[in-house]
Amino acid sequence: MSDMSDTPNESASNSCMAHQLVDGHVIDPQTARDVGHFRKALRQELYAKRKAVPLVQRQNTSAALAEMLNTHIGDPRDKIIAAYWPIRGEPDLRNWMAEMHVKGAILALPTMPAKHQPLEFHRWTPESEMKMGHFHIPIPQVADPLDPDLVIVPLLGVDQDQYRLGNGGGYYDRTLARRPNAQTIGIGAQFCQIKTIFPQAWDIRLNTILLAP
Ligand SMILES: Nc1nc2c(c(=O)[nH]1)N(C=O)[C@@H](CNc1ccc(C(=O)N[C@@H](CCC(=O)O)C(=O)O)cc1)CN2
Ligand SMILES: Nc1ncnc2c1ncn2[C@@H]1O[C@H](COP(=O)(O)OP(=O)(O)OP(=O)(O)O)[C@@H](O)[C@H]1O
Repeated sequence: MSDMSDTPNESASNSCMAHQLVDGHVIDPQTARDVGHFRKALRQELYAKRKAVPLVQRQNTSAALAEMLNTHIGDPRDKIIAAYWPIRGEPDLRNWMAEMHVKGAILALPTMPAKHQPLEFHRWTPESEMKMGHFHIPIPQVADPLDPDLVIVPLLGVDQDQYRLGNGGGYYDRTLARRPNAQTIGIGAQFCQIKTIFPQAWDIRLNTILLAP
């Protein structure tokens, strides 16, 4: 049947379909549903753990990660580094981003051009005017897309094989699938460690994981 061709279909709306396609990967819909439920429960646990961390400890985590990133990255001059604007108790790298800017790095922040589409990365400097983006995440007011050498990814969870659990939109996976040359660094705290996310075909492993002690 022509409407059962290999058009990407995330909702598997046709009841005859024994599979669905996610970004060209054949996925068993029942497995995708089970994994979705499992991850949802895991996210709630991890959000609760993160919320329970006192502010001072969170600040220590951010400072420790800044040091670890400096050691890992070395000379940042002319490197295009994508970081993020912290939400929901994620480590706050904004001071570190400003320091990187002074040291000659080119910084970028993720933006969401549309729902269920890959992220873009736009230039940020400490002087950048910001505006509110989707999910109430601030983004640079002026659009200036960049192709990052390094992408720093906030971890909600991370498993033993360096697969990340995020906020559940699949945005980083979609994005990194299209940027195979970007080096990826997942950052978080020790309590982010989980055994497995039951990785699926769409999940992208991170190159490096840095966890604050
Ligand atoms: N600081 C920061 N910025 C970021 C990300 C991030 O993880 N951290 N992103 C990384 O992707 C993008 C935003 N991604 C998001 C994805 C989902 C939800 C969210 O609220 N999701 C729903 C549940 C979705 C579901 O389970 O189907 C929710 O929590 O209610 C928020 C942000 C871009 N910017
Ligand atoms: N490359 C992709 N193309 C299309 N859909 C995708 C892709 N990657 C993930 N998804 C879909 O996004 C949904 C959430 O994926 P997942 O559980 O991996 O989110 P996450 O990595 O925790 O989220 P985020 O990256 O936004 O923080 C799943 O339904 C998945 O099928």
